[in-house]
Amino acid sequence: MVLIKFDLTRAKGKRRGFAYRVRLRRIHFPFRSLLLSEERASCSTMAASPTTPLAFLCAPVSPATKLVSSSSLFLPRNPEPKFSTVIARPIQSPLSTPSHEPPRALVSFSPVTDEEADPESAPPTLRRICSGHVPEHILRRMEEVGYVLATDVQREALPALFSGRDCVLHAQTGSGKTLTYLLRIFSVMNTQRSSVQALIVVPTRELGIQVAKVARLLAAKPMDLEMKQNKPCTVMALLDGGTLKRHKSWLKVDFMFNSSKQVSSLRKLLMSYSSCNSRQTVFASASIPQHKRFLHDCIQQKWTKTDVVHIHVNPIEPMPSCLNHRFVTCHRHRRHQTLLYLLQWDRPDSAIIFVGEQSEKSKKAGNAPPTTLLLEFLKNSYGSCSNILLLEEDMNFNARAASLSEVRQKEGYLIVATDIAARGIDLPETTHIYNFDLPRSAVDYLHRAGRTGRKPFSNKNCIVTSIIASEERFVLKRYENELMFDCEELDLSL
Ligand SMILES: Nc1ncnc2c1ncn2[C@@H]1O[C@H](COP(=O)(O)OP(=O)(O)OP(=O)(O)O)[C@@H](O)[C@H]1O
Repeated sequence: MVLIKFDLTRAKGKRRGFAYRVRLRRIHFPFRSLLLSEERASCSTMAASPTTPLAFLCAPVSPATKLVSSSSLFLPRNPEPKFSTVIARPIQSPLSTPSHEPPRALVSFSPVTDEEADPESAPPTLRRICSGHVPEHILRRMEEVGYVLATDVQREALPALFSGRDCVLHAQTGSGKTLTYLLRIFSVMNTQRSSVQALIVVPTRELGIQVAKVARLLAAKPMDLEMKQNKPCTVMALLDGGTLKRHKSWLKVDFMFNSSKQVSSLRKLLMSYSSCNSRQTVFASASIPQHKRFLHDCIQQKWTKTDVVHIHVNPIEPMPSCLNHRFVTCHRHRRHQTLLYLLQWDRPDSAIIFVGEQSEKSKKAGNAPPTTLLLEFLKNSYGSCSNILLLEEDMNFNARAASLSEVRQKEGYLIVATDIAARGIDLPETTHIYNFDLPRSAVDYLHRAGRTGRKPFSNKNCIVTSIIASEERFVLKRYENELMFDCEELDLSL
């Protein structure tokens, strides 16, 4: 790995609040992907193919000083890089509206080799952790997709998983658990055998499709590799019970104990098709409330072997630290107006609004579902977002899948959803969560909130707002205590 340090300095002028878009052109080496590790600046990168220019953004931290930012660029697997052109162009900051073209910036590079770079301070790459376990073509594909540095959970869990031990993987939402278990699966996959070798069980069909998509991305042939000797593995999505019964061996489970119906079918799955001694079992979740009891159950019930390892990443902070939590108190009849006011105030690029499920009594009375009512209200009164979508249990699966794929293709979106969207759905662009109805438990709060703040190496703040009635304050306080976060009151004085 070569570390390139660069300083971005202002050419002239003392304008405040410009972010700089830096372009490196004609990079003469076969890199797979690049990641900018930030020091004092807020930066983001795009993965690039060997021929396209790489662009990344770098925001000035202290506009008054001459040195606006200093960052490091990690280039995994590369020979000597040569940059022929470096351009730094300011882009307009949301904080300022300049009347004329803002000043350019100067960029200077000083490459640092492996020996010079401090190996202790360099974040570990996934390649370093996975070398010797995961096949080369998967590693190349992983880097091509943009997975270069390991997140905390990947750094802590992968060595244990590669050792073959069963594992209870307990880490924040959006921390990268999916890639962790997929890399383990690819490390043992024998593509010469035509049988099911790994099984991933997830709580919703949407999540199943999403995980299958990531697995297929990794299993695809890398751009420049002839995979003559490596037959690509097949990723099947959404197996039914009948298909499962035909396959005797399986390896991996990720699920949440959501309802008693799910628990009983999962118990059957864990006990009926293979014994825990003939497989590796991994439970992955952001929420295992009584984890000691769960570990005890795993061993007692023979879901796992007795030496199962519990990897609990960041136990004192169950939710990502980039989340800001706030609440607004209002009368139940004013909730629609309050939400509209918040949306107009926040102007979120992409947000999810969680609505509680319709009660049986309301269904029997023939009332329209609260999600539909809210959707209609927003379509009529919130003009800023043309892309407002619905995601709820009562929609048929194809309509839900269509809604999600539409969201993934659009730049900005507003989703009105029930808790079906709260588990595992990965829409990294989501910046705001609104709890139009308070979730039923602290665990539900955690999973709803976890639909935002899903960019592992970004410090961008994301906001979770709960609209509550005054009598619900004590419920929210209970969630705050259980999940160890502080919720700030917003006084809208409507
Ligand atoms: N090493 C990595 N580098 C960059 N991005 C990553 C890395 N690992 C995961 N991601 C990205 O982080 C996001 C969250 O990852 P993932 O869906 O695996 O989280 P999770 O821990 O399974 O979350 P949840 O508990 O909510 O299901 C995804 O968009 C994924 O592409």
